[in-house]
Amino acid sequence: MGAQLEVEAAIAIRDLRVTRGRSRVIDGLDLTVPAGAILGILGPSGSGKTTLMRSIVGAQVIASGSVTVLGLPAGSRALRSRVAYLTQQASVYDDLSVRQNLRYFARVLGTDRDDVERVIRRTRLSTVADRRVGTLSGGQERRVSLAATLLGSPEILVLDEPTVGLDPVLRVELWELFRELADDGRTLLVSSHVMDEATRCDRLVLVRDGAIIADTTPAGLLAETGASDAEAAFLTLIERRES
Ligand SMILES: Nc1ncnc2c1ncn2[C@@H]1O[C@H](COP(=O)(O)OP(=O)(O)OP(=O)(O)O)[C@@H](O)[C@H]1O
Repeated sequence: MGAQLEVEAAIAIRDLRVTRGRSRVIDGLDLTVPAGAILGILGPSGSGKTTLMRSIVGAQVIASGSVTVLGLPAGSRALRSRVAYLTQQASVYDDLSVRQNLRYFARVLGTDRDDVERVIRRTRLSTVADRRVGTLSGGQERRVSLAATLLGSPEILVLDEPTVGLDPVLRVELWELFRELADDGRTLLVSSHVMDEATRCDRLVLVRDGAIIADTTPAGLLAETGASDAEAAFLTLIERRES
């Protein structure tokens, strides 16, 4: 099984080091992500989740190490249509409607109008599709950005805090969508600082101060720490490291 996962790895990171400003924010990180699964990247604010994701999509200058995505160096031109990235910042135009935004991004990606309608349905945006994005709620706007990342059916989705600011019902709906996408064979990396979202992932990495302090499964995390929920488990791991 281990060897098989290695062969099928969607992402392989070896001894990654990243400096931002004057600080070394990632210092020797290794990570292998199997294809067709949801990997949760959990950790407190400032722990390095965004930096790790930027390194995977090729948007981060790295000091040393290697990041290989679908067998190619991160950021390779050939990966552009195969890897999608949802940043924490809004990435859509306020003065265009939902549909106009998505048609624009579809043209850039070379995909068609059917694809636009498909992602509108998948992100439950049909009822607001002709409204200007500037008139939508924060949660609706977040879903428009997410819809844009689904265009063209990328194999890897790197989603930085996709559920932040969403109400509980929408969060559940989005996690159901992530599960459908993983069942289709896509690989999803989802960062969050909401620990209870950990239970929805197939695998988890817990990041603190730019290092992975656990690389496990939701069940494994609870078993290893004896904690009753992911938040308590995370605190237990931190206490163990610091004692
Ligand atoms: N542009 C930058 N210049 C200098 N330091 C930065 C920059 N961006 C981030 N950092 C630092 O790098 C470290 C990791 O930040 P990063 O944004 O990766 O964390 P994060 O876990 O994604 O946090 P959050 O959940 O708040 O987004 C932090 O110490 C942060 O202060």
